[in-house]
Amino acid sequence: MIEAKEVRKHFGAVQALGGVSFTARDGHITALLGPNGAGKTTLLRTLVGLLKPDHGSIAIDGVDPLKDPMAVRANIGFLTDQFGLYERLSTCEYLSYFGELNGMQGAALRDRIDEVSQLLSMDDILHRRSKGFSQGQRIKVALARTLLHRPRNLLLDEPSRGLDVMSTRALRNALSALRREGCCVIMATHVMQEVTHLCDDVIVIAKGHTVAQGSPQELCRRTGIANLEDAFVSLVGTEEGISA
Ligand SMILES: Nc1ncnc2c1ncn2[C@@H]1O[C@H](COP(=O)(O)OP(=O)(O)OP(=O)(O)O)[C@@H](O)[C@H]1O
Repeated sequence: MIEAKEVRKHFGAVQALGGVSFTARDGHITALLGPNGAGKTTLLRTLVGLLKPDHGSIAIDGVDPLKDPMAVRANIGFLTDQFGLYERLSTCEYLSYFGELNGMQGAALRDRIDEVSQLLSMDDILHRRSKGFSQGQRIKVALARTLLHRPRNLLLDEPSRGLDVMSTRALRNALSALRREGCCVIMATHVMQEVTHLCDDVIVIAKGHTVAQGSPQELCRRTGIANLEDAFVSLVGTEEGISA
């Protein structure tokens, strides 16, 4: 479970987060929705302990990432907008390296690499160096690294960007499987179809503030608007919520 209370973060004079509070439950996929610049990436980076909040508290399975960063990192997978691939390593070498950093080794690590490779349909790039990989191939490798150590909590920043239809489906299936296993998944996205089909809960943020949290159906009911995209625009209060 991931909890945030009144989290605030400034970059100089820019207020990125002005007061974000929510609870993301285990066994649920929670969408993080907000217009460009709303604070989604800043929130994810703060939750994982890469940024220190100016105010407020965060608990990942009850642990404050600033007080015990190693414990939190062992139980979290973070897919960021920076994939951080090593161009000279093949996908398999790269995943082995990160697996070992997370305490995995030997046959168990090899089996797990095969498993995530199948899950994300990436057998064709498993033994290629990442130099020259397409955007979709790069995000698959980064996603595989994120899932490799079976984290109980997953924070994903726009995970389906650049993925083709088959890979998007594979990602959806992978996330559904993680939900069944009881993982807590938070996913920043602009794709409303993804939210409607995949997410149990939605956190809407605008200008660094939580403006609503609830299931897609609850948000539609609360706004009196049947379509989630229109309900989102109404909650955010502008047309800028729509990016596609
Ligand atoms: N390192 C930084 N230095 C200065 N300002 C920053 C920094 N990181 C984020 N910001 C600002 O904080 C605000 C929130 O940015 P953030 O990247 O969190 O938004 P976002 O919701 O992820 O946007 P998008 O949908 O465009 O990816 C923006 O105004 C952004 O310019």
